[in-house]
Amino acid sequence: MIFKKVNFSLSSGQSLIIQGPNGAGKSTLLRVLAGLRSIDAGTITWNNDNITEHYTEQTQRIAWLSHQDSLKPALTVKENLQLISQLYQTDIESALKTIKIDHMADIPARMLSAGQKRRTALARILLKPAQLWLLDEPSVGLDQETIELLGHIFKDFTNQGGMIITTTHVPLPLENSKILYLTPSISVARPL
Ligand SMILES: Nc1ncnc2c1ncn2[C@@H]1O[C@H](COP(=O)(O)OP(=O)(O)OP(=O)(O)O)[C@@H](O)[C@H]1O
Repeated sequence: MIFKKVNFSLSSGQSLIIQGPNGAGKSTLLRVLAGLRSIDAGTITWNNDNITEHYTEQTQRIAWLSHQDSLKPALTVKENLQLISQLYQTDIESALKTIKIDHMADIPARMLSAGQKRRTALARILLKPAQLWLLDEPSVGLDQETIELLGHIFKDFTNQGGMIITTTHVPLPLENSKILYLTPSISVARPL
C-alpha cells in the first residue's frame, strides 16, 4: 500500500495542493485520479459516478501534466502541439502566447531549455478543454516570472469553473487552495 486514509472533495473553481516528502505517493495519487492506476480500497467519484467505471469520461475531463514533458525532440514546439490542437480544435498560437513561448514556435524541442520544455508541456494543458488539471510539480524548471504567470493562468482557469489538483515541493501561486499532506506508508517499492 502506498497511501491510506486519503479523503478530499473538490468543487467547481476549487484547487488542491498535494504535499509530502519524496515517495509519499503524490504522483501515484495523481495517476489514480487520472484513471491510470487502480486502487486497492476506497472509491473516487465524479458527480457520484465511480471514475473506474467511467474511465473514458474521466480521461476526457482531465488534462495531465506529468514529470516528463513528453516532447518529440525532432519536432518543433508547434509540431509537438499539433495533434492535441487538431483533436480539440484549439489555437496553438494563443496557447503559446499565454505561456510566453510563441517566439520559439519553430524551434525543435531538442534545442529547448528545461524551462522552455516545461512551458511547452504547459501549453499542451491549455490546448485541451478540460475541467480538471492534474499537475505534477508544474513549476519545476520555471523562472520566477513564469511561476507568477502560472498564478494568473491558474486563476483564469478556476475563475471559469476549472479545478486544479497539483503536487509541489515549493510554494505555488494558487490562492485559497485546499492542502492534502501525504505521508509515506511503505518503505520498499514493489512493482505496481
Ligand atoms: N511503477 C512503480 N512501481 C513500483 N513502485 C513505484 C512505481 N512508481 C512509484 N513507485 C513507488 O511508490 C511510492 C510513491 O511514489 P510517487 O512517485 O508517487 O511519490 P511522490 O510523492 O510523487 O515522490 P516525489 O516527491 O519524489 O516526486 C515510492 O515509494 C515509489 O518508489
